[in-house]
Amino acid sequence: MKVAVLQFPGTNCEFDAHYAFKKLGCDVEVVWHKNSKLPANTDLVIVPGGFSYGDYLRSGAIARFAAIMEDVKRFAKNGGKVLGICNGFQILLEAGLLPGAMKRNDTLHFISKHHHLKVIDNQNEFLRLLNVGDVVNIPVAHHDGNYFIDEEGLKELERNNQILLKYCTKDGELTNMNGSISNIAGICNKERNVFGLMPHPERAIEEILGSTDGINMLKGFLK
Ligand SMILES: NC(=O)CC[C@H](N)C(=O)O
Repeated sequence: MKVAVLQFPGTNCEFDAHYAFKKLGCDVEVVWHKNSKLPANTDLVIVPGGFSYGDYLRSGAIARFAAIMEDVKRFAKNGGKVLGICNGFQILLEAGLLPGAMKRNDTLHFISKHHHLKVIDNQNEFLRLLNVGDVVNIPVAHHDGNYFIDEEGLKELERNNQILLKYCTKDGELTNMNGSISNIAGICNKERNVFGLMPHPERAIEEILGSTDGINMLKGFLK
C-alpha cells in the first residue's frame, strides 16, 4: 500500500507517520508541499501534525493554499483516503475537506498528555478494527484543538454518523478536555473517505511510547 505523507514548513510529525506506516509494511513517501502531484498509485494521504507556517493567522490557514493541496482535493473528490492528524486535521478543516473549525483550547494552554478516547463510530475504514464503545489511550499535543461547528452542522454530523471519536476518561465517561463541542476528538466527511482527529495515533504504536492503541487505528486503512 502506498502512503503519501505531506510536509509543510513547520510540520514536525511527518517522520513519526512515516515510521508508523513503514512498520505496518507500507510503501511510504514524504511529499513536499510545493509538489503539484501526489506520487503515482497513492492509496492514502496523511496530513501530519506540527506547526505549519508557525500556526500564523490560524493553524492550517496558510498550508491549505499549498500547491499539493490542489491534488489532495482532487484525490479526495475521487474517493481517495485522507487522514489529517492534529495540524493535519486543522489543515483539512481550513481546506474545506472536513466541516467545522478549530479554536484555541478553552484553557488557553497547550495540552500535551495521553488522553482516552471513545470510539463512537466504526463504520469507516479508519476505525473498522475497533468496536463502538472501545476506549483507546492516545497522546494529544495541541493549543488549537477546540473543535467548533454550528448547531445545524452538529446535527448533520450526528445524523450521518460522522463523529468518530470523543474525549473520555479511562472508564469511558465523556469529558471535555479542550472545549470541543460535544467532546469531539475526530470526525470524517459525509462520503467517509476523509478523516481528521486531534490526537496522535502514530505516536501510540510501541510500548515504550506509553500505548500501542494507535496500531489498530492506522491498520484499518491497510488493504
Ligand atoms: N501536534 C500538532 O500537530 C500541533 C497542532 C497545532 N499546531 C496546535 O498546536 O494546535
